Amino acid sequence: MRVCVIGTGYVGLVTGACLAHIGHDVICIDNNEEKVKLMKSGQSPIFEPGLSEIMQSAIQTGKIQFSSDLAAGVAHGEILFIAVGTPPLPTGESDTRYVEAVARGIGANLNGGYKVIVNKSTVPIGSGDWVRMIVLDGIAERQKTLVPAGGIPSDEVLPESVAQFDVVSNPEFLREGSAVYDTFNPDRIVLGGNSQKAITLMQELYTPIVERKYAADQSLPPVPVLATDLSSAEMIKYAANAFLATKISFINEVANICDRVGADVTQVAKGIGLDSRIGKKFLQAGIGWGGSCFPKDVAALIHTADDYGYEAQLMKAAVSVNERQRLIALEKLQQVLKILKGKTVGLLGLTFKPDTDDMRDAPALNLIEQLNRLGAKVKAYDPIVSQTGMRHGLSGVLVETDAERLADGCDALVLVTEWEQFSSLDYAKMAKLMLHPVLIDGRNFLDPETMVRAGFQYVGVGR
Ligand SMILES: NC(=O)c1ccc[n+]([C@@H]2O[C@H](COP(=O)([O-])OP(=O)(O)OC[C@H]3O[C@@H](n4cnc5c(N)ncnc54)[C@H](O)[C@@H]3O)[C@@H](O)[C@H]2O)c1
Ligand SMILES: O=c1ccn([C@@H]2O[C@H](COP(=O)(O)OP(=O)(O)O[C@H]3O[C@H](CO)[C@@H](O)[C@H](O)[C@H]3O)[C@@H](O)[C@H]2O)c(=O)[nH]1
Repeated sequence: MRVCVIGTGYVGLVTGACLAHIGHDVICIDNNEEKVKLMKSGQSPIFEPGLSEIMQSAIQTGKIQFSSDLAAGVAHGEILFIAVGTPPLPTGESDTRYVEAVARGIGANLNGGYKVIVNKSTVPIGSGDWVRMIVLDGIAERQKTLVPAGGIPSDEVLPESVAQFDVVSNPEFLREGSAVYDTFNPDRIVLGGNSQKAITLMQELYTPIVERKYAADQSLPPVPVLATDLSSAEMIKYAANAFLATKISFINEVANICDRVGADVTQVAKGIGLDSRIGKKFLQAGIGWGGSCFPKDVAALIHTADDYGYEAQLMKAAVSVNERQRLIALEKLQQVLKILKGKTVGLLGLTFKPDTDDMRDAPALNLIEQLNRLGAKVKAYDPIVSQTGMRHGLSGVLVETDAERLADGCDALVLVTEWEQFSSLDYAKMAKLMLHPVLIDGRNFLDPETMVRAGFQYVGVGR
């Protein structure tokens, strides 16, 4: 099928590349010319395991193209994905201006022939109908420009088929760091809409994924496809993220109680996670949830509830537990080192989770800011950020090129991100290079006994 994906960030580029990989003819559109240039040369503007490989093979087979020309994209695609950002406004509300610009642009460029316009971006509930309206506005604006003053009626200028489209909500559940894997191995596909024709085309698009042709385990039963109305599909996305974020806040709260009573949250998580009603995933206690999705999506749902006169108390509590949790490492540093002024703290990891280069709303940012405020010097080593340099606009932190340089002269280390390579560093050597061999394990990632043997004073979260 002919697909156009508008917005080539973590979601759009992965979606476009994966759809091309399974045989569709894809054009990816972005208004950032630099990105388009980079992608045309076969390079991915983001770090995501496996992405460059499938991008490059799709370029070679001619299944994927990149462009900044929206008109060309709209002309090409029978299915048009909107995958631009919906960042948070200071009020917590979702900023939908990029979605609006794209929807208007689609309307202005529709050229006849039925199209399915798919909201892949995470958008406020009700956005499906709103996008339809904006697309129609775009068509109307174009029509106005085509009608000569006092001339023929507009519907004679643009053929009626131009306005033949349906809007579908197809929320995305991929995780950064495993986005390609998640796209080929989804737990479910949600399709919201009120046009059976559009839903059927979307089912056709996803058939190879539904049939697990590209899955790690091809013997699994087909991926469940849930067809809903537009609003329910939009709500599913927010509810899923709010639930997962609340689950993490719950275990973090349990961890804080464990700290006080002398229990070990990693054992507690195992013990409750074995109950199939609870499940073992997303029970990793630590320095809180961050990233480009959980904080903004939970805030947006709270805001929506507020708009309807409902106070989402549980979600607000999940946020407030998280705000405190994101500074738990600071609390622990103060307990051990007492005064932080003049001390040097080394951060192992900066990104909000491993296997990504994304620093959006990363807990490390709060930590750096607060350590600086208290007069501590902050250094960091991150396998990706240390390679890509300071392009993230980080300030108040010296980024080192390896873990041993990081340890050199530090009063304490904080493990912020559980990068796999941090499990096999030469900790004994690192401890010797430090002024005080203190290690705050913000992700309960390392084995406490091994760390003590390496010469560290080890402090976990709730263990
Ligand atoms: N990042 C994730 O893991 C994830 C997962 C699920 C859902 N989502 C949702 O998907 C959406 C996209 O998220 P993301 O992280 O990929 O965003 P991103 O910021 O990484 O990428 C957005 C891209 O859209 C481009 N863009 C903006 N305006 C444009 C326009 N008018 N025309 C063409 N391109 C334009 C930007 O240049 C950028 O490349 C958001 O709504 C987000 O909430 C994200
Ligand atoms: O047990 C856990 C699991 C995660 N986290 C933290 O939670 C945040 C989010 O992690 P994760 O969900 O793995 O990454 P994201 O890429 O943000 O993915 C989430 O957000 C995406 C954007 O909406 C959704 O598509 C995904 O389904 C959803 O998992 C990170 O800071 C993690 O460190 C924990 O602290 N403990």
